[in-house]
Amino acid sequence: MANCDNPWKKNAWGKKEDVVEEPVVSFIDVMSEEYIEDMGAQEKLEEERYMKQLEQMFGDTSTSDDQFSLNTEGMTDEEVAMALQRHFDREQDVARAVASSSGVVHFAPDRYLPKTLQETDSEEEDDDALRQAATDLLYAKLDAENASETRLRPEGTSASRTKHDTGVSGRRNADKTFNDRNTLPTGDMVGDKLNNKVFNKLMAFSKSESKRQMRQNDKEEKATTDTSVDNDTRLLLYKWINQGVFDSVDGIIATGKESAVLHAAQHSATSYAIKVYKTTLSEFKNRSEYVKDDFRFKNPRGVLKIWAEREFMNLTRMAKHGLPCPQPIKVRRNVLVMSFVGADGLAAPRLKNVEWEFFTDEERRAVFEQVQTIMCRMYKECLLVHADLSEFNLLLTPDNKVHVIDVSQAMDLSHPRSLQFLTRDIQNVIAFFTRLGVQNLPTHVQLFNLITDLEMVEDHDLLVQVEQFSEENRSADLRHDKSRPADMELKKYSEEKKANREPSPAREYN
Ligand SMILES: Nc1ncnc2c1ncn2[C@@H]1O[C@H](COP(=O)(O)OP(=O)(O)OP(=O)(O)O)[C@@H](O)[C@H]1O
Repeated sequence: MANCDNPWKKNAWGKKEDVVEEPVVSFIDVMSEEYIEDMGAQEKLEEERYMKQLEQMFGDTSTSDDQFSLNTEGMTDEEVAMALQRHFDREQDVARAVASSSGVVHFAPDRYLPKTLQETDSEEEDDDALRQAATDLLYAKLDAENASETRLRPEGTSASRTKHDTGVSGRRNADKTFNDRNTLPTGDMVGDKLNNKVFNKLMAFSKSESKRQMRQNDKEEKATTDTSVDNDTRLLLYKWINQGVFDSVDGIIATGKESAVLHAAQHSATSYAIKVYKTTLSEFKNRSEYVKDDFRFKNPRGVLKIWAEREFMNLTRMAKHGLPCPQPIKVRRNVLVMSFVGADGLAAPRLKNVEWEFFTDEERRAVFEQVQTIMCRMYKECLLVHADLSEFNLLLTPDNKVHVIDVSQAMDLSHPRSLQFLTRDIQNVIAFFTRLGVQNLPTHVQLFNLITDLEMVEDHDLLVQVEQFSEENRSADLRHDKSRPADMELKKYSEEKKANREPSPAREYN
């Protein structure tokens, strides 16, 4: 219990009693020169003592690094390995001894590894090394060029270079152009120079080009191109699939000037044709012969939607009167679904593509008569003129039945120029069947009179007579819309759409 007498005296701070305490030196002593000299002498003594100790252990330890190097000539691999191991052990012992006396370890086994092993044999790192070597070479070349330029610089105060120096700015321009600022792909052009004018032009072009590309991407998202449909249309098709209108859309039937026509099927039994109107304005410009005069269509994109609806309305009118045409199924925005004209998933060919050599004269004549009947019925029963009728818009099914398609531009008889369009349709049809060699075709005037029940005469040009007739017989109402035929057409279209609209389910609650 000796410690109990005064526990604080011997081990007040938990220190071990056998720890050798550093001698307490006063600050004045530390600052004194004498003390510093003493310390220096003491360190020297300690060093000498330590060297002696090493000599006793290993002999002469003043061995330089060079002495460690091996002469491996004539040695087998095993001998080299053993020699290396010996050197390694020896240096490790020395290092340990030094460490035990000084507390510092200098241990570097890397230097004993054969050179080839230090380098990795992985291909990646080889590549890195190669790349590095190539880059070094390139920059060495550039440095050399720069150096030669430097040598050429005039001496004296005028030799100082500013950022306005053509060489400096040229190089900086090139660096900006080819490395960071530029969004255009330029390739690797390190070290070239660009003068300010070219640089500014390039930057301006790069800016406008990136803007243009952004616009282009946006357009592509929205546009219906030749072989694909835009995202909105795709969504609409998915919606119709979900609603069970059809269960698959499996390919393109044809791509026309103004649309892409896709094939859809329901339970692999019923086929549909989906006509997706192109939404690019260039196509639109081509198609519209009379809407172009209509100043209300400030935004032509809005008009594009009308074509699908117009075709749907005209098909509805024609189908109602039993004309041979696709049955309209659905319409939304620029997409129209109609029945498919063809057999076994194969679209019926257009009259233009029919292999007529396999048709007899009578059969050809029968085809003409069907076309003639279609024209008459369209006019008399549906009060429509096709306005783009030709061998391209008449399909022939395997049972030799003619179907009329592409009626988006078909117009109501009240259109002030409907008779002129009818005249053009007649010319197209007669020209085609004349080429086919069909005998005893009616003249233009005869067919015109047959369709319209008007009495045009043979010895005058049909179109001149039609112009005159339209002028004389324009009603007071039509005269009002004289300069804007599309106004009238649209009015008619809107009336018809209103009449066909199903009663709103909300009506009874209002
Ligand atoms: N209901 C349909 N059934 C089968 N094929 C169809 C149908 N509708 C259109 N097609 C095919 O798609 C093609 C293009 O259709 P349509 O003529 O209506 O489009 P378009 O863009 O007006 O073409 P174009 O400018 O060449 O007249 C037609 O020639 C026809 O081969």
